[in-house]
Amino acid sequence: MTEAARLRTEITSAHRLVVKVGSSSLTDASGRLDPTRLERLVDALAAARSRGQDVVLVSSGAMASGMLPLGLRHRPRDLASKQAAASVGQSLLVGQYGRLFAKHGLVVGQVLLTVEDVARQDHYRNALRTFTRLSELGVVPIVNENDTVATHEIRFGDNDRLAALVAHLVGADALVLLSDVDALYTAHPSSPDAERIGLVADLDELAVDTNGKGSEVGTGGMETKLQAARIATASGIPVVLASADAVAEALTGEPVGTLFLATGKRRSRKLLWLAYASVTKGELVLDAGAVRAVIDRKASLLPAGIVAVTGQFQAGDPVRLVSEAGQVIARGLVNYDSDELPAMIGRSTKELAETLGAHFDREVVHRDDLVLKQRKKKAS
Ligand SMILES: Nc1ncnc2c1ncn2[C@@H]1O[C@H](COP(=O)(O)OP(=O)(O)O)[C@@H](O)[C@H]1O
Ligand SMILES: N[C@@H](CCC(=O)OP(=O)(O)O)C(=O)O
Repeated sequence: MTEAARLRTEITSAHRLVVKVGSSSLTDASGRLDPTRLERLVDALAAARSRGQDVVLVSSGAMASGMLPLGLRHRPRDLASKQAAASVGQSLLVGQYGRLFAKHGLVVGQVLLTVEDVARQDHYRNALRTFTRLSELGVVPIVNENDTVATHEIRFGDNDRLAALVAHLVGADALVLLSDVDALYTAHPSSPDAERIGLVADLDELAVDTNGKGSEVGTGGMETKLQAARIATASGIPVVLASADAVAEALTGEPVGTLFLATGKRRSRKLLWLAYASVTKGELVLDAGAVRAVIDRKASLLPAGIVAVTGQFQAGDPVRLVSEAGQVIARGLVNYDSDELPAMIGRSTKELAETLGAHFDREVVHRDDLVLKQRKKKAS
């Protein structure tokens, strides 16, 4: 069956959907919130709800919405002005959503997240608890980055990856990315030889040029959408990228836009957090044998295979596993504090059992607490 003839059951059968809409899809040419576009989106989401689907909306547009009331003609460049614009715009944005969803008898709840909220396990659990309760109450969560407190070092900056992480967090069955472009193209859509791509079976096999500039009000362009698609599909969540103007079609399973098939298996939340959201506290440098054992045999990391330790961390913290050439091969949750490891590294399990007693935790990183870094087969 061709992609065009196929109803997108990935979307229609999803119990829970995360839908992300970009700034460019919510504003008019002057950068003002466009009520018609907002209404079209809300109508389609409300229809999905009435079909029994749980919907979480990740909406950009705070900064864009704040520009007009502040008399700004262009998106501000400095961080403080961006934060001020987002502060003014976010309340306007959620106010509009609140009014539009209320017409369908639905209540919205604002959820503002920072990188910390998904990077720290305790914050992650807090966010999950809130989403769970909102879902039980039938509320439509409207998520955005907490722009007013996010600084350069701790920003997602774009909402595409945030949406993919939220999709994991809430256990979504599909992720829909709505933008101002109708699909993924082999090159910037303005390029004469750009070809539309309807289906991506494996992102690792994809060769597209995403360097072309995005919209005036958007952030990240196509590259961050592909990153989001990679995060989601690699752990079992299919993704549709479509024009926000075709939101109704996208949500009813029409073959609009680009479908990215799920390639990986669903992973536990802990491993997803470890792979994509955690901030590592240090590095374990592995010899060549340990690199092979971890990658090829999916083995746990033992002290004997470690040649160096850097950074300050405590047992339970996420760390990077790197080769002697400095290539990151995995992330894992370490079982020892950084100051315990120097006395252990390079020593065999037998030797350590003699010194530390037979009951020492023999793995430095257990295989169940380890995620290998994904490797691109081709550069995109
Ligand atoms: N290969 C490509 N295929 C499609 N769009 C692309 C590509 N490369 C760059 N783009 C640009 O990415 C834009 C979407 O990104 P962005 O402006 O950040 O949107 P949003 O506000 O929806 O997040 C498109 O409008 C398009 O101009
Ligand atoms: N948090 C920002 C979103 C950043 C942004 O513009 O993202 P996007 O439009 O999704 O590329 C805002 O609400 O303005």
